This record gives sequence, C-alpha cells and structure tokens, in this order.
Amino acid sequence: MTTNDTPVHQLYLVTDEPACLGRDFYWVVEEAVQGGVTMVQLREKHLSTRAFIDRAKRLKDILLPYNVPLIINDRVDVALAANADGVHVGQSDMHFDMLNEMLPEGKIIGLSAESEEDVVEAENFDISYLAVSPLFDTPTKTDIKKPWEIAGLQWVRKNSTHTLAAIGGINANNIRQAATNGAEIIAIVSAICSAPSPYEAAFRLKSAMHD
Ligand SMILES: Cc1ncc(COP(=O)(O)OP(=O)(O)O)c(N)n1
Ligand SMILES: Cc1ncsc1CCOP(=O)(O)O
Ligand SMILES: [Mg+2]
Repeated sequence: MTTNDTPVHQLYLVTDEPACLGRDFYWVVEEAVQGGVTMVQLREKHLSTRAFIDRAKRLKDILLPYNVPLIINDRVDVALAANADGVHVGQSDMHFDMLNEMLPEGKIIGLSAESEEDVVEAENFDISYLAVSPLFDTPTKTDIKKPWEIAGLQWVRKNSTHTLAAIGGINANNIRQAATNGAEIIAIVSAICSAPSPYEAAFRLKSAMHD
C-alpha cells in the first residue's frame, strides 16, 4: 500500500516466444522489465526439458539485478533446477497440495481459476495469487473455458480472499478496468511481447493501470 492506501499493482509479463515476432527473446523481456514489468513468468510449451531449464537459468540471471521474480509455468522440476522464485499451475497441472510439498518454503505459487468452483476450492490453498483466467477472450490461448469478463472478476473479488491476478485480452485500453475491479496483478502476453517497443508498451500499461 502507498501512504494514501492506493493499492500498488504488479505488472506481470507472461512470455511467449512466437509472440516476440522473431526478436531476441531475452531482449524483449529485459526491455519490458526496464519499462515497468515487476514479475515474469516463463511459459514454454514446446521446449525440451533441458532447453527449458537453460532458458530459465539465463532469465533468472537477467532478472536478478532488477529484483524481479521469475515464475515457471507448469513445471516444478524446471523451477527447482533453475532456482526460480515460483511456479504457476492451472486446473490440469500438478495439484496445489503436491506442488506445495515439493517447493521450498517461501516460493511463489500461482493458480488459475476458470470457474466459480475453482475459486471456492482455492480458499483451501495457501497460494500467492489466484489468476482469473481468462478475463477476456484472447487469440493467445484458445483452450479456455468462458472468459470471466468484468462482472466475473467482481464476483471473484467478493468470493475470494486471495490476491487476484487477471489475464487474457488485457491491453492499454482495458487495463484500468481490470485494476479497479479487483485485480492486484495484471498479467499480459501479446500487448507487451508483440509491441513494437516492449519498453514503451510496459511503461504505458503501467501508467494506464495507475491513472
Ligand atoms: C498468470 C497466469 N494466469 C493463468 C495462466 C494459465 O495457466 P493454465 O490454465 O495452466 O494454462 P497454461 O498457461 O499452462 O496454458 C497462466 N499461465 N498465468
Ligand atoms: C497464458 C494465458 N492464460 C490465460 S489467458 C492467457 C494468454 C494471455 O495472453 P494475452 O495477454 O496475449 O491475451
Ligand atoms: Mg498450465
């Protein structure tokens, strides 16, 4: 909280190499961090395990001087091997209880909620954040249930005690709406990775989020 009790929102970059449009992956992430990204998730669906670990370690080295945590999507083994700061899991990934047993104390655990039942169940889990997923329809991820939309985010805010992240279809035009309706963390892929300048995009998104 700031001194006037305005919540400080986190800008969370979720990576997607194809969305970087052929530009150097590490350059895109570092530009975004310099522009204002405060958390990074490495989301790799097609890399071999070894390449995933190598990428996680290199990213961890880049993020360390900025004090920006690295979260690994789906894979606790990769997170442990790279000494990442946490893991994000969805409803078809490793169950929270097992993940919690495998991760050392103090690591970040993020969980996606795709339905009201997921939100209610997540009250039993000591997670770092609950992701309202997806907030809006998005071409970046198509294996989804129904988007929550703003009314759904408001419902989750009323029914969850967790810190909330919102992800899916968020850009500079709607980020403020997500931030003022209950999401403390705003997670973004394409509006940063595919922007002509990831630095400018992150900077504008951060400003728009706090306006
Ligand atoms: C911050 C954040 N929220 C939601 C997701 C989606 O996770 P999941 O449902 O497991 O889908 P995949 O990302 O694994 O395709 C996320 N990755 N990050
Ligand atoms: C990984 C993920 N999980 C839910 S929606 C999504 C993709 C979000 O991508 P974008 O920010 O480009 O809409
Ligand atoms: Mg997953």
